[in-house]
Amino acid sequence: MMQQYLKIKSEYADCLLFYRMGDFYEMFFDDAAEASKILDITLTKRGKAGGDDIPMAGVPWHQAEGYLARLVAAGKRVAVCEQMEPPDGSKGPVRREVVRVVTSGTITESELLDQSRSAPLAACFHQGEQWGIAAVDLSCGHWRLLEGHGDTAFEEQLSVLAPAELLLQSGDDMVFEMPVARPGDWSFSVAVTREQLEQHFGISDWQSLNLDAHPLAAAAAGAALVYLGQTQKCALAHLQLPVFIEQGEGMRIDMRSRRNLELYCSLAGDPKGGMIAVLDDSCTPMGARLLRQWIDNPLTDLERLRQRQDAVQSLIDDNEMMHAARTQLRDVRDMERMLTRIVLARANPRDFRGIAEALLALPVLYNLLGDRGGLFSDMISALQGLETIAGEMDRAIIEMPPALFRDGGVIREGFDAELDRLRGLARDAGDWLRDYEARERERTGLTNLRVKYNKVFGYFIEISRAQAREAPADYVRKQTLVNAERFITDELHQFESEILGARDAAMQREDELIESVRQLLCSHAASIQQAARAVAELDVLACFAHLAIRHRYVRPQVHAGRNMKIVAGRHPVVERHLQGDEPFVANDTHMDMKSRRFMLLTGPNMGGKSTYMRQVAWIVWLAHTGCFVAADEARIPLTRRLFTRVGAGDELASGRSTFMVEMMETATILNQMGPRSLVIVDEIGRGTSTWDGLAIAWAVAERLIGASDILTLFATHYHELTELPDTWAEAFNASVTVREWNGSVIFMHQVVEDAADQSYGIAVAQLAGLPREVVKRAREHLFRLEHGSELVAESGKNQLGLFAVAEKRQQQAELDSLRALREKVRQTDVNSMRPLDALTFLDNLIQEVK
Ligand SMILES: Nc1ncnc2c1ncn2[C@@H]1O[C@H](COP(=O)(O)OP(=O)(O)OP(=O)(O)O)[C@@H](O)[C@H]1O
Repeated sequence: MMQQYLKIKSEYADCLLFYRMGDFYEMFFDDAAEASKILDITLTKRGKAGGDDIPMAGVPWHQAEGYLARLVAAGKRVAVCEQMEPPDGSKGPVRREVVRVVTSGTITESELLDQSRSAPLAACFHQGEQWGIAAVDLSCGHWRLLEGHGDTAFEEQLSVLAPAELLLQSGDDMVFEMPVARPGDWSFSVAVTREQLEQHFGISDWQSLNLDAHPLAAAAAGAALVYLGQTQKCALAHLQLPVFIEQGEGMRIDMRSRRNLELYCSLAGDPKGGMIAVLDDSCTPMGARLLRQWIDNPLTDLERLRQRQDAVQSLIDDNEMMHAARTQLRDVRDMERMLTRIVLARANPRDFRGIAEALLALPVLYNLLGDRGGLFSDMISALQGLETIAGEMDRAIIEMPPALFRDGGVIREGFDAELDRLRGLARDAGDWLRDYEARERERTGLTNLRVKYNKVFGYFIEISRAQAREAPADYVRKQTLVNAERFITDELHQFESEILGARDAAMQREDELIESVRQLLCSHAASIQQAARAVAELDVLACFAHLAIRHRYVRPQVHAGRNMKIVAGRHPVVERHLQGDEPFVANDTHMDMKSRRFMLLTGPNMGGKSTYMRQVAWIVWLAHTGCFVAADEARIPLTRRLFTRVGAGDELASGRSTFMVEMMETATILNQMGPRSLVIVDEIGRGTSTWDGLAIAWAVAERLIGASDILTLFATHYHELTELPDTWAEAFNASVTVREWNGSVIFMHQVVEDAADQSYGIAVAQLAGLPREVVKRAREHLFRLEHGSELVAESGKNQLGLFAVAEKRQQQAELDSLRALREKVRQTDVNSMRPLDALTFLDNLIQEVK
């Protein structure tokens, strides 16, 4: 057995080998040691090799899914090796084969997957600067083929696809966070793709796929197909045909901007603070995945956008129907992934029932949709035509199936007469035996005759010693005990073989029936996938409609012009998370790519600048997805690229400082911005000396103002920049307002078209709890710094002299205020005051001195 193990292990050296032995998957040697640590399972031993114990660790086969999930999450690959024949002690080890290699990019089990996200396998092929990607989501059967040029676009695409595993050529040494496999350079070839397509899809006319025009993506597809063959080792009947996605079809948003705008999680890494958490109110896993795809890939095709918006509007207009559809959708489980598991013969009984219920829900959905046109018409036809299969599935599978097939009882009573008969035999055995016993007692007149069973002899008739002599002639003696004799009859023997066989036969019959149901589903896989897609689309559109009604989002008008008008815009995430009675302050935005293309935003920290700029970015982004936007009115110019530079933290892991990250983001923007770009710059030049920072910010701002067809919102704490509109007509100042009250600042979060009068940084620091002495000292330094040039003139000396003069001026100012106080006291006659007035006077004096 060990020889067999070692031989198989040598063929899967880069995997942990799950070696099936009876009810367990066992691991040996280093695999066992490694897995026992990851899975926290006992490390035992079995036999010896070269005089040493062989380490062994195992997991029960029926719990393998959970263990596989943890191993894959730890970045491991696992080869699952099964027994291919029933054990038979006579001829050495049973035949075993690896039936599947589980890797992070090829998993299909629900426990191992995040149901709201697609986690594809992405094969990447590079040729010079050019690249092609073939991403296949095995759990759903979807493909995406892409091609492009340059590292930035490549990284951008990978960040959107978020693959779970990459396939690379041997020379490709880029560093990635996700696991990488190298299926062999030979597999990255158009010829291999052709051969594989023929093999998988039986396509001989693959020209129609137009892969010739996209040789790099086609080569990558070859590697993906070869790798799937190597790891899955079964027919992948659910795979759809590869579809090429033309570049430039949508709005481009680079990886950093997606992170900066907090798409999937807040900058601190909390998913609840991400935009998706606020937008995803979908009812089905397919809808959740499609919603992410739509948000990830905003459209620039105005017609497609209009169709989506029309569909959302029509659901809003028929509120009642929309709610009914959402209620129905909640009953539809992940039919896409369940179907995949069924096709790959990896499903459990609940997947079968899940599909049955999803299919049963479809007629309700298309009846609700009625004869709606637009996007709905394709949806309606995709939802139709599966009624017969739905009925058949419902008839076949019981309502609450067991978790595992081995427990039996998955097929409904009444579905198959033969199964019912076999089950009846097993179930009715007790009745029959009682009946037989009564019959035999009556026939023989032996009152203490009993029918019994034991494991060694099976069923037999037992008669006491005293009466044994009266046993009829057809009773065949089997065993003699002290007090009794045991007999068997032909009838009992026949019953026994039927009963013992019936359970096995019932299980076998059930397996056959399940296989025929599986075949039925396989033969309709494509239509079921189309229906699943329709369900997903309806779910996303209904989710958008629901959000619009519930949170007052409006339909944005995306147009080919250049001006932007947002009335009372809001930030969906900040708005949702504001506590208690603190309302979100809505703000307007009026810009124009020609004459008002650069907004310079100033104001105190905590004033709401970042929120405002992100809200504009989000309104523009969402306007291109079909989702309605958080505003009272929105007219948005068609936008092709969105860039952000937001005060990010250090990327220490990648060895980059704050300033380096800032400059890299800025460089990306300036080098890549093109017509119809929206640029958000939230602070620039902070990580270096003030003068360097100001100089860089100034130069970057000028470059952005100078670029036509680009809208920029630029927030800064450098007040010097508020002079920009004096020189550039296209630039204008805006600021977030604050009020001072009782020596403290109150943030109004209102954006007005004017420069901020001062920075309030020290006031905010005081609010944050900086010690009083430090705040006081900061005010003194501020005074000195703000009056630096006057002081220099006065001192006419060097920097040290400047400090001395500043000190002197500060002292002089304090002296003046003390004099004013003394004058006030002198002029006051306390005797003539009422006690209350005197107290108030004293209190005022104390405030002034403080
Ligand atoms: N329009 C608004 N209505 C209500 N509250 C708001 C609004 N805008 C911002 N806030 C609140 O103020 C907080 C600070 O906002 P924000 O981070 O946008 O300020 P900021 O001016 O960018 O500050 P800094 O310059 O320090 O980055 C937010 O977390 C939010 O709670």
